[in-house]
Amino acid sequence: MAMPRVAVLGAGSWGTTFGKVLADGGADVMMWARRAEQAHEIREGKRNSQYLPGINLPRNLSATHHLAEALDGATQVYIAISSQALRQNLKGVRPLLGGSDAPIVSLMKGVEKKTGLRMSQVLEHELRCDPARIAVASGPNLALEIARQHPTAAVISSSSQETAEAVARRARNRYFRTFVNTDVIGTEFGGVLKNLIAVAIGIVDGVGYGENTKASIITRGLVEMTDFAVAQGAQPETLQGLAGLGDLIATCQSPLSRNNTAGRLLGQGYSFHEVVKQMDQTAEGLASVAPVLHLAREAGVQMPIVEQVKMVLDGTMNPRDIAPHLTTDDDEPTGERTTNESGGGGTALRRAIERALDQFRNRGRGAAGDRS
Ligand SMILES: NC(=O)c1ccc[n+]([C@@H]2O[C@H](COP(=O)([O-])OP(=O)(O)OC[C@H]3O[C@@H](n4cnc5c(N)ncnc54)[C@H](O)[C@@H]3O)[C@@H](O)[C@H]2O)c1
Ligand SMILES: O=P(O)(O)OC[C@H](O)CO
Repeated sequence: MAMPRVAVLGAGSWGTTFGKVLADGGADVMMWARRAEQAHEIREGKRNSQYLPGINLPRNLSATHHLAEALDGATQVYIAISSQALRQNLKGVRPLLGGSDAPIVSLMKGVEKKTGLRMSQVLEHELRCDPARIAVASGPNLALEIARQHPTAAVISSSSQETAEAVARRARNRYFRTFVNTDVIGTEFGGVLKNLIAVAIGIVDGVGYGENTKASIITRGLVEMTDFAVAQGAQPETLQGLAGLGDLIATCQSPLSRNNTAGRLLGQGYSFHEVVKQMDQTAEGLASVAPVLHLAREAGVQMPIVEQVKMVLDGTMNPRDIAPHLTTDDDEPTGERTTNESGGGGTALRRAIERALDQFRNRGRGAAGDRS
C-alpha cells in the first residue's frame, strides 16, 4: 500500500524533526527548505547538519526547495517557519493549494509582531481557508530530544475535532504520542507565553540567582499565562496541560531552549542586539513580548513577569534588579490564585463572560472562529 504523502514547510530545527516524526509514523514526507543546498543535504545525505547535528533522517523523508514540488499531492501540510516570516512565505503557498482540502497544521509558537495575531489566524487570513481545516501542534517538544527519539507527548488542537483527530493519527509514532483538544486559543497561547517565562528564567539564571527564584517565576508565570489566555478566550485547563505547564517546565529547564538561552545571555549582561546576533536559530519570545503585552493591556490583564522581561530587553532594567514574582499590583498582600479563580470580579473572568455573552447575542451572524 502506498504511504500517505505529507508536506512539511520549513527545514529548520523543528520542521526537520517533525518531518522525522511523521516519516517514522509511516508517512511519505516531502520537506520544503529555503536553501537549495540544505534541501540537497536532506534529500541525498539524509542529514540536516546545521540544525540537527548527528541525526540520521529516515529514507521516506525527502526535501526540495521548490514549494510546488513539496505541496504536490500532500494530504496534510505542516508549517514550521519563524513566526515573523510566516505571512510572506504564505503568499507563495496559497496559489499552490488549489482545490486541496488538506489540513494545514501550524507547528509554530509565536505571535505576529505587527498584528498580534496567532499563527493559526495568519494561516486563516492568508490562505483564506475554513478554520476547521487548520490545526496547531504544541507541547513540551524540544526538537533535538525528539530527533533523538526520547519519548514525548504533544497536543493537536483544531476547532474541528475531526481535523484534530486526523492530524493526531498521522503525527504519532512509537516515541511521539499526540493528544487532541478543540481549544486552539489556549493551545497556541500556551506555546507563545511559556517562551516569555523561559526568557525570564534565562535572565535570572544568567544573573546567578538560584532555584527559589526560578520556581517562584515558573509558578507565578503559569498564573500570568492562564490569566492572559483565559482573557483571550482559552479554557483554563488547557494551560494546566501539555501545551501550558508541560511546555513551561521543559522550556524553563532545558539549555536546549533558545528562549532560555537568549534570556541567559541577557542576564549575563549582553544587550538585546548582541543576543540577536549570537542566536542562529529562532527565539520566538523576543518578538512576542511587545504584542503580548499590548493584548494584555487591552484585556486588562496584569503580566508583571512579562513586563520586566520587556524592560530588560529594552535596556531599561538591570537584569540584577529583576524580581517579577515579587511585584504586586498595589503592594497590598494578595491571594496566590488567578484573578479568574479568585471570585470578586476578576477582570479576566469578567471579560470572558462578556465575550461569551457577545457571542451568544451574535449567534448566526458571524463564525466564532477557532473557539472550542
Ligand atoms: N526547535 C524546537 O525545539 C521547536 C519546538 C516546537 C516548536 N517550535 C517552533 O517552530 C517554529 C520554527 O522554529 P525552528 O526551531 O524550526 O526554527 P529554526 O530557526 O530552526 O528554523 C526556522 C525556519 O524558518 C525558515 N524561514 C523561512 N523564511 C524565513 C525568513 N524570512 N526568515 C527566517 N526564517 C525563515 C528557515 O529557513 C528555517 O527553516 C518556531 O515558531 C518555534 O517556536 C520549535
Ligand atoms: O527552543 P525554544 O525555546 O524555542 O523551545 C522549543 C520548544 O518550544 C519547546 O517545547
